[in-house]
Amino acid sequence: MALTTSSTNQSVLDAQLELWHTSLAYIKSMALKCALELRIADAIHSHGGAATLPQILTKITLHPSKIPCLRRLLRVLTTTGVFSAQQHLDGGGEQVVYGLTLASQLLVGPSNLSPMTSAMLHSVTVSPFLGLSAWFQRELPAPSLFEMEHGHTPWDFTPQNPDAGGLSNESMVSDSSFIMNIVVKECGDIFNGVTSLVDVAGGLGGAAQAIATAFPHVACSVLDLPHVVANAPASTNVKYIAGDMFESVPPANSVFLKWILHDWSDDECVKILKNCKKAIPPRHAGGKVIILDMVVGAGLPNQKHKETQVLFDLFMMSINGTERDEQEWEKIIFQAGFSDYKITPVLGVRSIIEVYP
Ligand SMILES: C[S@@+](CC[C@H](N)C(=O)[O-])C[C@H]1O[C@@H](n2cnc3c(N)ncnc32)[C@H](O)[C@@H]1O
Repeated sequence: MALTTSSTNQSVLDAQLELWHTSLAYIKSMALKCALELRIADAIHSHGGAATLPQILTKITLHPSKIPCLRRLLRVLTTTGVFSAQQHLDGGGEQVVYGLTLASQLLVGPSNLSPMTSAMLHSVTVSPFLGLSAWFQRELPAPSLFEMEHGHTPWDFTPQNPDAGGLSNESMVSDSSFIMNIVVKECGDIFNGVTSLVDVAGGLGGAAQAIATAFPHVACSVLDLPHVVANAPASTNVKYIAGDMFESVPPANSVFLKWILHDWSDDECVKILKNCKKAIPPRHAGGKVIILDMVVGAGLPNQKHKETQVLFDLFMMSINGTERDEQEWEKIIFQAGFSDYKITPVLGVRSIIEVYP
């Protein structure tokens, strides 16, 4: 072992802990995945937000032989902050009462984040990462990590795998309902002067619907691929248009791009942005593109912020996407012919980027 002579036993044990902590990090995710599949948060929620193990057991399906193991799963989930645990004295002795933390409150109730969390933890999403080092050893242009594992790009894979496609679309709707509620409250003024808006690659229209509801004077439409638009909700205040953003973008006063450009390479982003620029009027006539995406390093990131942003970058690398820092954003924005931009980092690890022609 290449240890320096000054290493103390304690520091060496701390170093081993570091390796173990990182090596076992996937068990955290798998415990969360299991909790979602067993619907443990729903079970606690249905008991008013706090439940003992026997109460949880009345709501979830488990083989009786595995009941003792549930306590151990819950110990991981409480230690990692998904649920809380409090000791309570009752007639028969001490009982642990499990509660929802703010994080698990986001997994229950109407329009919750469990579809997005389930999609991130789905075997289709996770399995490509086992081939990461093999992917690094292949020459570019190589298939993405996702393509190496599944034989298709995500865009070709989902139409052929309706379950995965459905979950992916639903996950986006759940994320959009969540984040757009905050966008409207924290930075609703970005929609000042907007009269019509096209949500490019807007999926089933979660974001466009939120904008149309909060700002009824804005005529909202969604552009997405035909197989996605075919499943769009029938009666909404949003118009759905089937098309290809690499071909053209329907005209509007402004274009909205939520969680799109991080899916694509710089060259592809420049193509999409050029089509967006053609779709909108000049700046003096109110034209702008509103991007909701991550700006790596933006805001006042703490360690968890930083780690989440760089983990997201590797996550996106699996489909040949990328999370960009400000310089990288500036490069594609200016290459697409825009003259100015403004970053507002008020959405946790994500930001709003207003881009002007
Ligand atoms: C990550 S999802 C984002 C959906 C939505 N913007 C949201 O955040 O809820 C990416 C979307 O891009 C769409 N998409 C992929 N290629 C496209 C293309 N060439 N033209 C239009 N939409 C496309 C997909 O169908 C999918 O709905």
